[in-house]
Amino acid sequence: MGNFRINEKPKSNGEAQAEVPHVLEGQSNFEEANILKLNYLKLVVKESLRVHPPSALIPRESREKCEIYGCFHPEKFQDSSIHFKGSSFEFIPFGGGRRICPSISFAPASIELVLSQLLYHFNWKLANVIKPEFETFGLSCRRKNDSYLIATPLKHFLHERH
Ligand code: HEM
Repeated sequence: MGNFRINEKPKSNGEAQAEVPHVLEGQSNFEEANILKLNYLKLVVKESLRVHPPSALIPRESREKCEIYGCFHPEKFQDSSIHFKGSSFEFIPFGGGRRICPSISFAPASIELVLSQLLYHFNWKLANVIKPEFETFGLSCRRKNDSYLIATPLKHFLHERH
């Protein structure tokens, strides 16, 4: 993980949300060209795939609590050559080689599309019920405990509905 920027202070949680209307410049237009400009959101998706790879294949569990290069620190991917296309072997959420996931382009694009719309239309906060983060193992890894979030619609969302 040599070229990760690990000493940089994480930006605020609202960074990914703030970026969306800025990139859309007042239009609620989620075209591919706009999604491509959501740089911070892409870092968040990468970091989520690092912390919670949905397809862990061979399950492993650490015996002790530990923190590897920060718990949630999307900036580590900024200006880093590490990518998930299968040749950065320390980060292969989609696998690599001949059997690499055929959805390697489709899956991140769909995550970015959905996530950017959720951030554009709602403010999000965690409900008070915070359970420890554990995962189940299987064909895909899911949360063991549900995550409770409170979504507050933003003004333009309510306006567009009426
Ligand atoms: C974030 C979402 C996803 C992740 C992280 C992911 C990850 C993976 C991984 C790690 C593998 C094994 C690759 C290897 O053996 O080297 C795989 C295989 C595969 N994935 Fe995905 N996947 C995702 C979404 C999808 C979606 C949406 C589809 C279908 C629409 C899909 C279809 C497949 C198929 C068919 C294979 C088997 C490929 C083969 O063995 O030749 N994946 N995926």
